[in-house]
Amino acid sequence: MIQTEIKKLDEALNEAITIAGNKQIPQLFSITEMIDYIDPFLFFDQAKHIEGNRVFWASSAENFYLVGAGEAFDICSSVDRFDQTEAKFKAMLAESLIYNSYRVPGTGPIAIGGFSFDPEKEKTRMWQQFPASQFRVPAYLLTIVDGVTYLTINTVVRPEDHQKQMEFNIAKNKKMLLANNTSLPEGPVINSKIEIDPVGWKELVRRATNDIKEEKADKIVLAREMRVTFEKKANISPILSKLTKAQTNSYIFAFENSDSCFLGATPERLVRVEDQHLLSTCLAGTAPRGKNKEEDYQIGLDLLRDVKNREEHEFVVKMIRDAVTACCIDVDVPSQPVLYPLKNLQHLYTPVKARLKSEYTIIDVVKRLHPTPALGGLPKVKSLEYIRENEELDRGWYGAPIGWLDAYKNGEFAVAIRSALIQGTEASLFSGCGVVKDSDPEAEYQETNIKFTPMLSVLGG
Ligand SMILES: C=C(O[C@@H]1C=C(C(=O)O)C=C[C@H]1O)C(=O)O
Ligand SMILES: [Mg+2]
Repeated sequence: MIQTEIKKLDEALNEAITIAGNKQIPQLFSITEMIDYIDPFLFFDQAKHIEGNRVFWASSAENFYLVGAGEAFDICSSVDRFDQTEAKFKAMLAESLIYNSYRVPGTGPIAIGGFSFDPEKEKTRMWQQFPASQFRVPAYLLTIVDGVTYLTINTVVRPEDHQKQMEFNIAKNKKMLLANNTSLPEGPVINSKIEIDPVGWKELVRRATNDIKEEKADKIVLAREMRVTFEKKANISPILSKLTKAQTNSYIFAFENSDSCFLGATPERLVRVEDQHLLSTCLAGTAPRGKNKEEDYQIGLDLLRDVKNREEHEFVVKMIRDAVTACCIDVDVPSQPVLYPLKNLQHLYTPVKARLKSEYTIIDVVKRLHPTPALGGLPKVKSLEYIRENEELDRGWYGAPIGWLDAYKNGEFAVAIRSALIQGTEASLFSGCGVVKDSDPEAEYQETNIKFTPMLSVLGG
């Protein structure tokens, strides 16, 4: 049930407890209010004092933030994970009481979460806390959009709940989260850093190149890991703050599961849906930035003309075009890529626009797209198998969709690259690249090195 009139918390809670009592079924209660601006990084930092885990999502180009504290509802799935996520979210909404008169995308009972890259890959200890898919509806959700700040409170209401007790807890947590006389703690400092088997990885790139020449696949994306240690247990909030400032044109994300936090700053949108308007992104083909304007311009020009990078890119465009066409109308894909400049590197970029048919949702599109040839390869199944069998790394959530969806069929997913898994005084960083028939192992190795830099620099390395 979605209420559009503005109700006070006590009135709304009272109504929800009564309905839960009448139906004898717990209800997800969600109430959204407009509040004064609060710094999203301070909110995230204060959220460590609230029971449960934290989530963070920002689009640095659009000044859009979602920050979650604690969990009101958790949706985990292993088999059939895309359809299950959708079905469980829908079922949750069917037993929800939503008090949101704003209906702004990203407010109300949104689910934030992600998927693992390949649920069939053997899982290592590092990723133990991250299931094949996990979404959470934060208990407290800060949304900043178009300069307006909202706070949504989500909680499960049971027939036996005490209204006064709930109000008391909510007031206490709100006070903690919205305290604005605090400051961010220190960021981490790197002690040591090792690349995992760079020689073996280059050898694998060479092998993959040969296998592609023998037509076992057209493109295979291979990734590797760097491990770092810190002097002290790393604070997450200053890392997110630095990432957001440093990485323009990116999505900054964090998903915490007790002692582990997966975070990053990715330039790669997988799909956005707002009002059935769909945007997707083909991003593949990479070069460094120049030291000055002239050099930068020349490197960009060379990238646009480079046969190997254009091929890498074209595989992605073809696959995304086909996947989007299957569930959309008015599909618009430019015939030539343009440059997508980032702080440390630049990519070939082709934006995709379309209108999603009403019978499809954002999760249907994610299911069709993942993994695109930007992270898997082409053909899809063959390259996935190749990665599963040959890559040493357990990718976990790296390279997979991460994002959010709301009760109004809006949402956005990015591809979780330029990322790291932080676990106390240790972290693993991930970086990969598209291997095609003309790939040179040393050049691909250098490319993955530059892709580590955005993360490395904010980790104090
Ligand atoms: C795999 C990564 O990036 C992907 C690979 C790219 C490439 O090989 O040119 C470019 C952008 C991304 O689609 C990564 O950053 O880890
Ligand atoms: Mg590349």
